[in-house]
This record gives sequence, C-alpha cells and structure tokens, in this order.
Amino acid sequence: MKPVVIIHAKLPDALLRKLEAHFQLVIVEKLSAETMPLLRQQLATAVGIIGTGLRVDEALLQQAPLLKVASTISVGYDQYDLSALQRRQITLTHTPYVLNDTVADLAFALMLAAARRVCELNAVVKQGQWHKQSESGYFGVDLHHKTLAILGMGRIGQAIAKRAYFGFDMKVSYSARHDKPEVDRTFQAQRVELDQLLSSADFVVNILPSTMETQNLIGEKQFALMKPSAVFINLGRGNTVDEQALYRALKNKQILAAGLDVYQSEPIATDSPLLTLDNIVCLPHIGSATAETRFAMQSCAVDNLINSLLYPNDPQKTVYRVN
Ligand SMILES: NC(=O)C1=CN([C@@H]2O[C@H](COP(=O)(O)OP(=O)(O)OC[C@H]3O[C@@H](n4cnc5c(N)ncnc54)[C@H](OP(=O)(O)O)[C@@H]3O)[C@@H](O)[C@H]2O)C=CC1
Ligand SMILES: O=CC(=O)O
Repeated sequence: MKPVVIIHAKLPDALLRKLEAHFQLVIVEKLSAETMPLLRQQLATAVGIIGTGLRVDEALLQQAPLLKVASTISVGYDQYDLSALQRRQITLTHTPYVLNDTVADLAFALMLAAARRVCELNAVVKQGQWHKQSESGYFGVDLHHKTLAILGMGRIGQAIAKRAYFGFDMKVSYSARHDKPEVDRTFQAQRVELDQLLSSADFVVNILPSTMETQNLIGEKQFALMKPSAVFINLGRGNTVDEQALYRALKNKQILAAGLDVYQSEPIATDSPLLTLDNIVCLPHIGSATAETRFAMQSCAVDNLINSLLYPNDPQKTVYRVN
C-alpha cells in the first residue's frame, strides 16, 4: 500500500500523476463544511498534506498522528501553527520566489489604478457619464518620480523596488528587520524607521507577512502620519492593517486613495464600509493569480512534498522549508 497524501486544492492532471506515482491520493478540491469531515477522517492515515487555505492548528494535528509533511501552495504560512508543527516534528514547506514578479506586477496595477482612478473612471465611461467639459475632474496623480515606501523588503519587496527604481524612476525607501546593503546599493534605497517612512512617502506598499509583530501595524496613528496626497496599497496580509482606521482616513481625505488585495476577513463582508468609497480599489486576493505563476507554485509545492517525504536527507533535492 502506498502512503496516503491529502490534497486540498485543485491540481492539474500532470501534477496529480506525479503524486500518484508515489502516494495514494485523497482529493478534497474545495474546503467547505461538507468536505471537512472527509478531510478530518483521512488525516488518521495521512503522511502528507498539500493545498491552501486550511487552518492547520493543534486541534487539526491531533487527528493526524502519522503526518510528516505539510506543503502549502503559497509563500505566506500564517494559517499554520508553527509551534504545534514543531512539537510533532512535522515539516512545513512553502513556495517562495516563483511568485515574486507576478505579485510585484500587481502592486503596480494597484498603485496605478488608485493613483489614476482607473476603476472609478471606467465606471464613469460605462455608465454614459463621460462629459468632455469635466476633464480636470478626472485628474489623478503621477506615479513616476515619486517616493515609494515599501513595508517589507523581502523577496517580493525587492521585485517591487526593482520596478519602481528602474521602471518608474521612483525614490525607494523601506522598512525591514535587518539592514540590506545590497538593496540600498542596487536601488539607491534607504531603510527608514516606520514613522519617518510613512510621513515622507507618496506611495506606501505593504507587503509584510502576518506575524505577532505586524498585527494592526498600520492604524489610526500611522494613517495620520501619511501625506494627504498619499496612496496606500496592502498586498501583504489583511490583519496588518486596521480597516476601520483605513476607512476613516479615506473618507476624511486624510490620504488620497488606497488599493487592497488582502483583508482582515476574506472574502470581505459585502456590507463593509470600505466598499462604499470611490477612492479605493479592491481586488479578491489575486496577487499571484496568473495561470503561469499558480502552476509554478503548485509544481513547487508538489516537489516540496515529494522531496521531503521520499528524500528527506538528499541535499540535491530542493525543498523550501519553513521550519
Ligand atoms: N496578496 C497576495 O496574493 C500575496 C501576498 N503575499 C504576502 O507577502 C508576504 C511577503 O512575502 P515575501 O516577500 O516572499 O516574504 P519575505 O520573507 O521574503 O519578506 C518579508 C519581509 O518583511 C520584513 N518583516 C517581517 N517582519 C517585519 C517587521 N515586524 N517589521 C518590519 N519588517 C518586517 C522582513 O524583514 P527582514 O528581511 O529584515 O527579515 C522581510 O524583508 C507573505 O508572507 C504574504 O503574507 C505573498 C504572496 C502573494
Ligand atoms: O497570499 C498568497 C501567498 O502566496 O502567500
């Protein structure tokens, strides 16, 4: 009998066949109240689990006595309780690098859409409200040659900095936990304390992970520090931003505009006051959502799972381990 692996995602046939060569597969394509009992039941025999969007905590792991590897199809891993995994010596793997460029591209889509009011004015045209005489009423603000603050100068932050510096002639500053001399040299960038960073930026892009330290990092006080002409983008995780404070900042024109890809709760509640504002662009967590990149992430996650289960001590087999 082959060892059991649970897949809680929709994987292409080629990747399913690759897994099937080694494992007996239990496929739960969509996580829901109906499918969770099956998943929980199968945890009793599973040695591996691969997918996205599942909260893997102590309670879930208690039902998985044989589990050795959890492979997430994402770079962020805030859905996983690292201490609970550590206690059971379960390896957690993720999919860094392959999505950097795709997510960085979306940062620019959001910045440009918010700054040039792309969605708002698209609606004006489609609703037959385009009036020649009100052209100045359609003015936005420039992105090129402005100051960009990147919160989180990691893999994706650096892909954003590259586009900003070389493509848009922007002045880049950033926050991170550690100094980054190579980044400073390459992009003529500067690591700056958060308050100063926010008060000097024309555009602020948040690409921070969700951690104890980053929860609600951007709230009332931080929005108050930003320029009235500032554009704020959140592509990191929703719980790093106080959404009520963001709503007030946008409503009271404390900042100019915002673009969001991530939210405190996903999907965002349909009655969220944020959705009533013209000066915000909202996307449904699609940072890495292109066909090519999602396939690359899935391939990476499948290789992570196979390599860590079958070749745990082979240095030639690449595994992107979190723990
Ligand atoms: N919207 C979407 O679809 C996507 C969202 N994401 C989000 O983006 C995040 C970042 O991904 P990635 O760039 O690959 O991750 P990295 O780990 O490469 O980068 C994270 C960066 O955040 C910095 N950082 C962490 N904690 C703090 C803190 N308390 N204060 C200041 N800086 C901090 C790190 O600093 P240092 O380098 O000094 O350690 C690092 O520069 C993911 O965790 C995920 O949440 C990712 C992909 C898609
Ligand atoms: O949010 C997406 C991720 O890969 O993390």
